[in-house]
Amino acid sequence: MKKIILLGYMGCGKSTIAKELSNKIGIPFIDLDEFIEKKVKMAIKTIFAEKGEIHFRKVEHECFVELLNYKEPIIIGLGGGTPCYANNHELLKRDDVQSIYLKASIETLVGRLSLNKSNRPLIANKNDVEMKEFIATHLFERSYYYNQAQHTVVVDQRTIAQTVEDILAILA
Ligand SMILES: Nc1ncnc2c1ncn2[C@@H]1O[C@H](COP(=O)(O)OP(=O)(O)O)[C@@H](O)[C@H]1O
Ligand SMILES: O=C(O)C1=C[C@@H](OP(=O)(O)O)[C@@H](O)[C@H](O)C1
Ligand SMILES: [Mg+2]
Repeated sequence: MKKIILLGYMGCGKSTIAKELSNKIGIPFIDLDEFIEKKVKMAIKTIFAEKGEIHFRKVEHECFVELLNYKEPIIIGLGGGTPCYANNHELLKRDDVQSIYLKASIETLVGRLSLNKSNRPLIANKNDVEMKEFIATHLFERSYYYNQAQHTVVVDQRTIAQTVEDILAILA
């Protein structure tokens, strides 16, 4: 059984969908951000504030590789930036993984993130107008890396349950 990796921009639903998928198929789910927080014993926003983003990216890469080396099947929910640093995007193409890009439009992302930004240091201090501009540029820059995934699932106008079904169809 290959490891299942969910990736995509902040707010596309990686953590939410991975949890539901895990419940549905009985394969354990590990959220990379939570794994990092437990390992470093600091919240993501504190790591960014006290150690800086470059340090976070180094730890993020090490933790991603550690999870990929697990022997048992797992579902891994990445952070939004994970594929865009180190050689992480190359790791999405490995034979022993199934990587799935949860693709969301700018409108979907702004809608979800405006309700939910305080723990996301890259956008925590932006108002809705600034956030829309930031996401538009940032998503464009990151799309190259997200498109390295083996599969893409469009999540706009889909419920959590529908997206889980879309993923199951790909895995079948
Ligand atoms: N159809 C949907 N699919 C996934 N998430 C949704 C959906 N509708 C609303 N949400 C909300 O959007 C947010 C997605 O956040 P999260 O799962 O943390 O994303 P990520 O881990 O990709 O940053 C959650 O608050 C979730 O409840
Ligand atoms: O896009 C990013 O660079 C980040 C996304 C976050 O994860 P989510 O995508 O789960 O919010 C978290 O890893 C950190 O705040 C940086
Ligand atoms: Mg997440």
